[in-house]
Amino acid sequence: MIPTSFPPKDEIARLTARALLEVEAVHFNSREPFTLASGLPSPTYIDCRKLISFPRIRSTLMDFLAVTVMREAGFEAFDNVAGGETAGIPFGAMIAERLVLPMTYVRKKPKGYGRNARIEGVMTEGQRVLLVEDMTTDGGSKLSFVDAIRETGATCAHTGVIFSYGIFPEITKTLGDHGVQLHALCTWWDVLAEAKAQGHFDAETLAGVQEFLNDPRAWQAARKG
Ligand SMILES: O=P(O)(O)OC[C@H]1O[C@H](OP(=O)(O)OP(=O)(O)O)[C@H](O)[C@@H]1O
Ligand SMILES: O=C(O)c1cc(=O)[nH]c(=O)[nH]1
Repeated sequence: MIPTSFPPKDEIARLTARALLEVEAVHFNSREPFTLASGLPSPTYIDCRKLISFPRIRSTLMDFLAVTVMREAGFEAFDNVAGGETAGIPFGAMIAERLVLPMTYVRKKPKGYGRNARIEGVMTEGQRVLLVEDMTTDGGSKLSFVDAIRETGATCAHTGVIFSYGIFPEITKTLGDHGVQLHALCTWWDVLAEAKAQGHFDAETLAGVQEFLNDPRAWQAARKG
């Protein structure tokens, strides 16, 4: 079913943040930082992959993402939905189902044997493709996925994610210069506000995370090996 009636963007953000906290997808550790896809350290890590194991939550968030993409990009803006390997694939499938569109997925790298493909499923020249991923930090992975989609002759001007870090202002330019618009349900600011409202995490942990969120590049520069 295509969802039609949904809360405003700020309430979607609050409920998504709440769901991420409820499934314990939110990890904070300033003492032993996580390494991200970019290779950079971070005291925060969000594991949206966990959402697939919670049917009520995943269904609600996929309805939210479908309606957000339709509100922001248009109701008839796409011909194909591509999930990004690996975390984006299940969410891509669920969004394709909601938008009643063909589904494909994009590999991070060519398979290396067989057809040596990066795109799996049927994607044809001129199709307008929505790239679906679980989340984005600084957008680096999105550029590669979009390039692989465009190599088929299809277009890709939009990517939809559940979560965006929301602390790297350059992401808008990085994706914008690449002709891609980001659609996200919530950011770290929404999660932090909800974590505080619900009393998740101790004050020291929250203070450490706040320091990173206020100036992530300085935080990373101070900890680069
Ligand atoms: O580069 P960004 O656009 O900021 O997004 C960060 C990427 O990191 C995660 O993937 P990861 O490399 O961990 O692979 P996985 O999906 O196979 O787990 C996530 O699924 C994004 O693709
Ligand atoms: O940038 C990443 O690699 C990344 C960050 C994060 O918080 N969660 C995730 O799955 N990947």
